Amino acid sequence: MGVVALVYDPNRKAWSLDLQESTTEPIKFAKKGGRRGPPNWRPDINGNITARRSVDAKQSSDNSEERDKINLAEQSLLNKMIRTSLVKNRNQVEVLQRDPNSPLFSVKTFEELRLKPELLQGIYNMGFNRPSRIQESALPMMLAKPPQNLIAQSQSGTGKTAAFALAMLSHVNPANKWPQSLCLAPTFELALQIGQVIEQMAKFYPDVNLAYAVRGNRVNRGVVLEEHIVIGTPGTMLDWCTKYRVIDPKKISVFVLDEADVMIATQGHQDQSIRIHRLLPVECQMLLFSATFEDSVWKFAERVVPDPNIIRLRREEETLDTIKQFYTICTEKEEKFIALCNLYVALTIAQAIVFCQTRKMAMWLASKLNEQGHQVALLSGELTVEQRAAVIKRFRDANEKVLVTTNVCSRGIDVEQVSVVVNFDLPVDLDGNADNETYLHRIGRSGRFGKRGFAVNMVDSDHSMEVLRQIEMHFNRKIMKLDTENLEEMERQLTGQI
Ligand SMILES: Nc1ncnc2c1ncn2[C@@H]1O[C@H](COP(=O)(O)OP(=O)(O)OP(=O)(O)O)[C@@H](O)[C@H]1O
Repeated sequence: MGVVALVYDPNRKAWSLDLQESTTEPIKFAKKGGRRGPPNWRPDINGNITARRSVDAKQSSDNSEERDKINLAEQSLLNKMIRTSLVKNRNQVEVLQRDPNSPLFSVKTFEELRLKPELLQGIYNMGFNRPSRIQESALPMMLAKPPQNLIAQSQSGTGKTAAFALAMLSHVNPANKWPQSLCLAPTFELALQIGQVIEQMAKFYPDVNLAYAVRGNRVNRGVVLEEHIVIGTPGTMLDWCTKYRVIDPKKISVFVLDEADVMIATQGHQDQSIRIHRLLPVECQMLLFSATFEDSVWKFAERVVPDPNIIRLRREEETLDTIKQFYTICTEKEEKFIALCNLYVALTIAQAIVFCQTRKMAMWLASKLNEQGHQVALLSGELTVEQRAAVIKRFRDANEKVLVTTNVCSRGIDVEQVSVVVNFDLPVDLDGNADNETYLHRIGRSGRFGKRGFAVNMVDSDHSMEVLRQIEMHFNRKIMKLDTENLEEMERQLTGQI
């Protein structure tokens, strides 16, 4: 299907929205009997439905001077859309059992879980050969009898969704034609992504049906749903349980709360989730997932998950150890642009990401580079999540060697070929001080998996020199001045000549 993407028109010297070949998987709703697709969504001619625009183009273009704000739910959706496999993580899983005396089970194969053959077939059909790190420990707990409660922390892409999808599917009894498992997600689009995983996993288990409790999906008041699994957002799910009474909460045996950190960042979601939780029977299995666990998330988790087992898979630490850092002095953006053009050979030996502070700057830079005949990709906040996913996919496939962006993608995209990161603007917080965390996220991706990476910082004022010094002090790493000699060394290293 087609998606709209930002492309540069050299004749008009402008970026415009254009229809391109889609490179992302569209969200599909199975037409199998009983599966309740989201409402009011007009599928395209192929029957595909894509997530809606979250930002209005006009509104966002007015904000181009602003920094791009990172929206957690959008970031999470983007991660899901661009992910095609598990992320690499060498950290060990930490398990804290509710009963420390009970034996700790972990599995190395899906067979050990004694799953229904239809589900095992579904898993293999998805290309999963063996459980992921977190699944090794989480699945035996989730599938245990009697059921155990679980709080799990791990970063995106480690296999959480697949794990709880399997738990929900394993626990339903298809002969009972009423909802038995509920799953709450922070947004409409995230709920649909989860549904897609369940649909895929249940491909050979057609007796199990799925409903989406999302805005606008109409139900008949008082007529209990026949679907076994309901996925939705907290507000609609609460309405379906209380106002419309199409779900009998007392008959729910598994309750999943996904992305708790994103959930509590959304006004009203925490309260609605707690109200749903109160309606459930005490023996209902509670499973809660979150990528981060600051105090507020932890307090919320403790309220909804009594007597939990806890599993943590630590995020792989980002490090500057394998990255050579440089700076170059320029007085204004035009000079920075010239410096960037001088660096261009080095940038395109592998792949490079160039970070700007505002959308306007990113757009200006990408246009200037295009005018010079350099084909670059532009990724910034005015794009919809699908468009961003398409841009990242093209960059990953090396259709473009240079990606110009704002902070919208400083986390999340793993492009192994990226070996140079350029800070066209140094990252600063709202007070103008060095934003060390963002610096690490930006630069940390150029030296991944032990590979050597390079970072080039463009310093354009006394203030940005001061910011650079703050960064140096914070990480206790020298940032060297880039001169032609360094540039040659950089090119030699990038081409593997030394
Ligand atoms: N055991 C497995 N073997 C191979 N691939 C897997 C396995 N489990 C999950 N995957 C795949 O890895 C990717 C990430 O899995 P999943 O979506 O379950 O992770 P997640 O932690 O929920 O991340 P996110 O929140 O971003 O979706 C998906 O493409 C999924 O199909």
